[in-house]
Amino acid sequence: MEQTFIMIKPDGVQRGLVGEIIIRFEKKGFSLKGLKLMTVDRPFAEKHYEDLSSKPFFGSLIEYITSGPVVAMIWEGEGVVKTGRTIIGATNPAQSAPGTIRGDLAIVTGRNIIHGSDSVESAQKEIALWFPDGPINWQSSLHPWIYE
Ligand SMILES: Nc1ncnc2c1ncn2[C@@H]1O[C@H](COP(=O)(O)OP(=O)(O)OP(=O)(O)O)[C@@H](O)[C@H]1O
Repeated sequence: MEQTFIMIKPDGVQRGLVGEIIIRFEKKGFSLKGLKLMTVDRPFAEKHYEDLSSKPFFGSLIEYITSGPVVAMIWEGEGVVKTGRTIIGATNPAQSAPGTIRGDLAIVTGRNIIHGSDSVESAQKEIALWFPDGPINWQSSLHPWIYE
């Protein structure tokens, strides 16, 4: 089934929002297939955000992501990449709808507390980068209560 890469950024960890964020994905019915608290160095952060290397905010983005521990996760479920982005909300929290993670919990783009893969292809790339050993293979006993 489809998987996505979700990362709680250093501000989300520092602000004690890890549980609040995880519960939104769990309650939706998505399944946790990988989870770790880690710090990343500059080369790793630059690799993760390599598509944004020409952006003027790239330097501050790398500073931000390497400024403290992050929570890296793999979530699985039908349509999880797109629905995950919907749950997260728009990049700029000022434009994120209420009810979304960024809409409820963040104020500015440079401290938007969470990352989610933007396509199935980037999810596969990001999961391979962050979880070289791959996901944990298990199935929730709730599966038949979530899917027909
Ligand atoms: N104009 C900006 N000023 C400062 N930081 C920015 C700006 N635009 C984007 N960022 C930072 O770079 C991250 C990646 O930008 P991108 O355009 O890929 O948005 P996104 O896909 O919503 O975010 P993410 O990849 O973190 O889920 C944003 O989440 C934000 O932390």
